[in-house]
Amino acid sequence: MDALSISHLSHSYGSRKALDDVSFTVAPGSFTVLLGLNGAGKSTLFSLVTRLYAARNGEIDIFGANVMRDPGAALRSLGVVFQARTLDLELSLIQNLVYHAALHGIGPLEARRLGMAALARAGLAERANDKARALSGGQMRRVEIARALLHKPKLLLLDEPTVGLDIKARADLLAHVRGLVSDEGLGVLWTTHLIDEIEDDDQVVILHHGKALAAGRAADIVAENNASDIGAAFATITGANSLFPQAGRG
Ligand SMILES: Nc1ncnc2c1ncn2[C@@H]1O[C@H](COP(=O)(O)OP(=O)(O)OP(=O)(O)O)[C@@H](O)[C@H]1O
Repeated sequence: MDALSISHLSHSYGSRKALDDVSFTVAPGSFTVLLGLNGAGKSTLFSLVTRLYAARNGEIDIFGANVMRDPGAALRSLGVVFQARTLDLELSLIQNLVYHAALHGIGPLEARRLGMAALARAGLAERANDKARALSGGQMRRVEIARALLHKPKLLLLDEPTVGLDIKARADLLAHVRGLVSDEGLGVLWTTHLIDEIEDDDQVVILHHGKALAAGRAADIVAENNASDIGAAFATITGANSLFPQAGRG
């Protein structure tokens, strides 16, 4: 069973089509990259998967549960880290986690236990009582990931998680999330416009102007397009000639 299955998904804002008949899957325990330039439709896709918007055209299933027809079961298996920062900066790390757990109906003692375990996994156990404000950008992202994993979902979505981080923090965050995939079997959908975040064995979905133009193992996409690397393959597939491995917003 797929961790995430997107089938013939379309979405329009008025007359502007943001997603056009998009289909792809994320396998359990896989690191899948959703690669697209700004405006490709990545955030719209996230909004549909998380039910911020209702999907009227197409199907979204999370571990076999349909997001529209069985949202409780579908969303239980899902953790999400949105692009915008969402920690309460005036609360401590553990308070941020405990309050979030309460929203999921987890009692305070269990929430504290889960929260401390999550912080330990993020390498931030000794910072538990520091205010979120005191953290670096990369550390804040790790706390947001820890929070998104509190209810033990098997699929984690991250919307451009490295935006605004420096090169070292980007690499550390990527390594942390890859570790969750290899050590804990988490399925991850990682969106980015930065090709240097992609490794040969990653699954890649290329989203461009609302269309999924290619999907498969990165190295296979490169070979199929007689390209030198995934950036060149992206240029061939999309006809876009500028995709630079730059930090921050492109
Ligand atoms: N609320 C909205 N109303 C109208 N148009 C929108 C809205 N949100 C997004 N769009 C348009 O839909 C298209 C896809 O946008 P979307 O934000 O999903 O792309 P993205 O790949 O996430 O880009 P970014 O990384 O810049 O957020 C764009 O053309 C965008 O201008």
